[in-house]
Amino acid sequence: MGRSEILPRILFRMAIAAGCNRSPPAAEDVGVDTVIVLFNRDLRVHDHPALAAACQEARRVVPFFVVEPGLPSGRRGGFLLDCLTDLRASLRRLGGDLIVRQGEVVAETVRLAGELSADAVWASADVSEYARSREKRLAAECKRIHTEFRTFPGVTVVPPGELTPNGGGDHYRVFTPYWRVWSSTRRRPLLPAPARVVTVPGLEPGRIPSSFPGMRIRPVDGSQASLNGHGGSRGVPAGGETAARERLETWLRLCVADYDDGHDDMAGDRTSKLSAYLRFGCVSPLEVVTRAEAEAGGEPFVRQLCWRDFYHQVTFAFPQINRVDYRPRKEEWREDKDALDAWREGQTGIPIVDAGMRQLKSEGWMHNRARMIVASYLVRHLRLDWRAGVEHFFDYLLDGDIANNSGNWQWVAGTGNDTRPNRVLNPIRQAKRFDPEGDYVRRYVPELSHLPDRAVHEPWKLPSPIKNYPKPLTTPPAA
Ligand SMILES: Cc1cc2nc3c(=O)[nH]c(=O)nc-3n(C[C@H](O)[C@H](O)[C@H](O)COP(=O)(O)OP(=O)(O)OC[C@H]3O[C@@H](n4cnc5c(N)ncnc54)[C@H](O)[C@@H]3O)c2cc1C
Repeated sequence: MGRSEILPRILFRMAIAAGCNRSPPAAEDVGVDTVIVLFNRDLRVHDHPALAAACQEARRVVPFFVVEPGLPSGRRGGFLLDCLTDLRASLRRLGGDLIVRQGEVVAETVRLAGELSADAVWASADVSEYARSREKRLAAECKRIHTEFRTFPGVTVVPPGELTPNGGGDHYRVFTPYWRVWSSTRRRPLLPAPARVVTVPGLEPGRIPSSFPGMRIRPVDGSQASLNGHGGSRGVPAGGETAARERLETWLRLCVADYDDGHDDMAGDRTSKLSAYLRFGCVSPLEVVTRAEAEAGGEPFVRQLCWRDFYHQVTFAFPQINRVDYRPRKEEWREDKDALDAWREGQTGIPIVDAGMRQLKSEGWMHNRARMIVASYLVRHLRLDWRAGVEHFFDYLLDGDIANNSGNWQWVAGTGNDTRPNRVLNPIRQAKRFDPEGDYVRRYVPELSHLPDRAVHEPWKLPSPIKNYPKPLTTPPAA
């Protein structure tokens, strides 16, 4: 290989390594024969550091996904299937394919590496306890068969663990100082989709299943769903990078400038709805941030994406975040199955809470303000354990992810990263402030759809009870 070919490769690898957990390679080990790129929560071809590096450095690249028994069922499963189908189509357009096998990730990857005598397995680093134990097992198994295993950035904007507080500690515990440092940190460059994916010829691609066990039918064909503020949020969106990129384009062109004023307007539904795409990595968070920063008024939106990075770095440092109090709590939680069921079903008798819980069930998504209100109601008013909330959200949210879900639940429960851990949200006051006309409640609680604005948030004040709508489960707080 001539000097003129080696130099750009080295520069490219240095750029990748800027966010990677390995130092740049020496010139003599540039260039490998076969690299398996193991996909997981990074289902895209644009700005995918592991895929980009493999296409740059390897003679043959084998994009790979393992359908595991524990993969999300329900709507999240349907969304994932869309993502895989779309990723396969993109890779095929680039000359490659997505090889899909069923089984356990580590065993199947090692098996494929053995079959192909692959030089390396490359993947995007993730943060959850399960993902990290899988990375560890993969590293050990790859070592055993003399195959390199390496992780790359790509799941967050700034790799977790990269920013640490001046005063010591392995992660930031408070958001604002993290945001300050995060905003001014130099980032790796954005990477285009590879021009070509040259793969191993004749490999059996494997079938993308048509459903996962326990998968529920989606109520509305997501391809019809339009961007919020431009037709409402009903229906489940189509998964995949193509849909994600369309949504991002529309969002940046039409809506981001309005985000600061509109993001808490529950009925107006004026947030990006990018969360499920970010959850599955259909779009790179670095690309979303970089492009939003270039738009007038983009900063408040970028700040929310920093919250995502924040909880990912907390999870990286505290991987048991979905099970264990981050900040230990002394009091016991109550146990009350009936109250928990009423909360889950949107039958608490507090309209704003019921509206949020019913939106979750019908759409697989809930407005952020509603998430805060229903979570606060569960832990502060019903005094039930936040873990029950995490579990229910995780079952239904398309964007359900361990770091964001558990981090936010613990924040609301006062066991997490809130600097005011005793904060209680009054659901009635919140409702009047963020759904002043009651449209959000009327949309999701049809029993109340006939009520005028002033009554919809406090139906118990009406002279006669509402047919088919429960009395409040707890004494409603004064507005
Ligand atoms: C109790 C509770 C549970 C939550 N569970 C999840 C979850 O499982 N998955 C998830 O992605 N978000 C979760 N969130 C955060 C937030 O509600 C969603 O990210 C947001 O509503 C998604 O809609 P959007 O894409 O339109 O957001 P936008 O307002 O458009 O924000 C853009 C992106 O920023 C990120 N973001 C925004 N707010 C937060 C936040 N508070 N914490 C972390 N990241 C944020 C998301 O990736 C989001 O897609 C939770 C919040 C609460 C209060």
